[in-house]
Amino acid sequence: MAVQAQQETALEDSLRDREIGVEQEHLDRVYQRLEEKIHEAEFLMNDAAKRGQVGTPGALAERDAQVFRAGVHLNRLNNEFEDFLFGRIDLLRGKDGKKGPDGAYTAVEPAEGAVRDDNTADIAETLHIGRIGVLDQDYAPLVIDWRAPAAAPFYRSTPVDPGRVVRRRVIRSKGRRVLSVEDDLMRPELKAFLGGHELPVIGDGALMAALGQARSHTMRDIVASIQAEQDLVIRAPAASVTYVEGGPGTGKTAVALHRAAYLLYQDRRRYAGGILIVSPTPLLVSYTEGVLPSLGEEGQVAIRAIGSLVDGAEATLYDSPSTARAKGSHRMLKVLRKAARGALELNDSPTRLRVVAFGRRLELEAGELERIRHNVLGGTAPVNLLRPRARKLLLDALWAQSGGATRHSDPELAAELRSSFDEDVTSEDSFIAFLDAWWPELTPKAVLAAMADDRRLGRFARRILNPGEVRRVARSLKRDGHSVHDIAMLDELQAILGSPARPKRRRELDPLDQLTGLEELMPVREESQRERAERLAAERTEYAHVIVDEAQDVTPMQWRMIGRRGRHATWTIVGDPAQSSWSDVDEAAQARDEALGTRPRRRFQLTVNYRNPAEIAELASKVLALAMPGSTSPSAVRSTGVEPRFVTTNKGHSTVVGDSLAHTVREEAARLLDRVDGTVGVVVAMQRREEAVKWLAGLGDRVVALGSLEAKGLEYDATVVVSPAEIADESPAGLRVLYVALTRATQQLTVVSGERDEPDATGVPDLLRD
Ligand SMILES: Nc1ncnc2c1ncn2[C@@H]1O[C@H](COP(=O)(O)OP(=O)(O)OP(=O)(O)O)[C@@H](O)[C@H]1O
Repeated sequence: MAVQAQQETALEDSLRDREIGVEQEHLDRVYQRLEEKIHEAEFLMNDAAKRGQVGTPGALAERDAQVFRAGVHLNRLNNEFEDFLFGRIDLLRGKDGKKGPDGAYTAVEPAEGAVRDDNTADIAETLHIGRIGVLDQDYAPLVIDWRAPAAAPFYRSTPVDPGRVVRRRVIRSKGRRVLSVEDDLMRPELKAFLGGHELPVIGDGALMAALGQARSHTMRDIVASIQAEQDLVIRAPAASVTYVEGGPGTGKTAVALHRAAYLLYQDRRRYAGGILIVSPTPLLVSYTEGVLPSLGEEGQVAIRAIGSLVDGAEATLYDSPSTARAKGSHRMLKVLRKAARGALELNDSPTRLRVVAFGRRLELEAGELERIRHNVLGGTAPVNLLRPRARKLLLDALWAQSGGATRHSDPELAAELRSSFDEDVTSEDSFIAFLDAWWPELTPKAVLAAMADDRRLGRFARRILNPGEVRRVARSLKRDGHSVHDIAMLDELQAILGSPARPKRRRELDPLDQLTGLEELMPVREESQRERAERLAAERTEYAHVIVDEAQDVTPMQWRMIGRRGRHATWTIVGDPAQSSWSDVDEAAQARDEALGTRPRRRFQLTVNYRNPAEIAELASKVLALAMPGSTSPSAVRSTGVEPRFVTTNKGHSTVVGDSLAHTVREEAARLLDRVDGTVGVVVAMQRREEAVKWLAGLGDRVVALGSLEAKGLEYDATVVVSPAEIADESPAGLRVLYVALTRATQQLTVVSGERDEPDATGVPDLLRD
């Protein structure tokens, strides 16, 4: 028996080696072709540079375009050089024999008779899939770009609906060496032949191999194992709004990132530099920002934390749940409108205007000034843009007082007199100084700072916020720095205040530029492609496509802020209502609908949890039942056989020596570090964030401490969730936040309870019992 097993293993190994050899041969051909292409690109650049010496503006423009294109090409080839070939599909003969632009047949369904009556078939076409497409000298595809239509079956095919695909292979390589292959059979019932031999099958499939890998502090792309339901979202047409819901770990973030790469591929002209991805936290931004470059899209997409959307301001502070609720709510809009107008009266606004015109002293008193201000502020126009109107009404009032209007009956002479009166007054220093003080140009930060005064904010927020909210908001605004909610308020204030038009600063021209026409070309020569894309993105205030990740957390005020950046955009919105940390879900949904307007929506649901093993998903589903009764958890795709571990800090229940929370958590984190190869996350209630960092000091950088709200979107090989009750009690949405905390681990979960968690004899806290 043992001998037979040994023989089988040896046979499998030699088959595996042979198949690795087959793929190695293909990869060698691809590299050879790539080298040829790189030489071509270098030649192009050299050649273009030489012709640039001709010196006429026309030739320079042509040179620039060529250098740019060749540079882009070279850059991409270099980027993709590592590990860019990852997949292969073996296909039956297709229905209509139409070829796509990359030379591959695009038929999805098999042709009549492709499968014979005795369930045998021949493989008619084999396609290799990679991060970019490569054609051989005869324009036959060596590698198909993963986003090309011909590559779709690699992702869409399933055993239930296989289409033409018989075998789907994932190839893992490092540099120029193929390391392994993993196959999924899409038509297991079929005996298929390739080149006269039966099609060999290796391994248990790529998805499981990918999911079992240790996690690091940066997300990996999933390009080799995108699943059918995810692929539908990634390739959905960009029209209007693509709306994606799915539970934790269903790949929403991964899908959003791959979709950005797909849109760029589909319509680069439209989307290059014009896609914005809004992420909830800077932690999630740094976790995900490596994915697009790994897909060959360096610097083309702006990934911004929601607290960094306003230039010149960065969220570094947190608000308590009740303060956040007041600041993020739609009610805040009214408060800000009042504050923007009320802020004009700050800074000891002058109560009297005195000027001398036409040899007379003229004076406007407080009442008159008040009436004028009131009159100007009547509409909804941006406050800073109303200054010219205020100036005009002041002059009208002074003119009326001067009696100038009665001096001439001839309208032309009267108009002349009036204009010289205006000139007289407005060139007077006292008038200029008055206007600057009485109608200053307001900045969002100044208005927000004005709201830090309780009494003043109380006035602005009368009958909108309750006294407790006023006190809390004012207190929070006194701090040095901004919270994520302040950023949306600053953005709203910018819209309410407006920016007065300023004369455009012209770039100083080098006289030589004018001679050669080089001026236009300089930016391209001086900046790298990436720098240019980043600059364009930074200068942009509106985008062609906006992707919102973790959309369930976006507050009404934040929806307004994001909406302003995508007024003419198409949208992709991904989220999970069950993970929402925002208390008033309906209010946020209404704000979202306002931001999206009447654009039609296309809805998708992702149903499979790729992150958590079944053992952890099942525990989390108990909290889901409390947080959102009636909603269903996504089904976990794998199981590890390792049940969650429960530990209490109370003596008696614990196997852990010592009873302090700090000690227990540290021990448990160390234990998990021993058991997993990758990362360990320790999730605590927000109020414990800082102490938790100290608990873990010295354990190394594989372990991190996180407040419950910071854990959003992230994942670790193992997690320690500290005191479920503390997390749940911290805010009205606390149970949903706890659900997020419990769904971060890819392998192991430990729950540490304190007394407040009321653990039972086995250490299971009250909230996690059946
Ligand atoms: N098709 C796939 N192949 C391999 N890994 C996948 C696939 N889909 C998702 N994953 C992995 O599953 C994990 C969860 O994905 P992701 O973070 O995108 O989920 P999510 O829906 O955004 O989760 P959450 O709502 O909890 O933030 C990631 O490690 C991701 O790489």
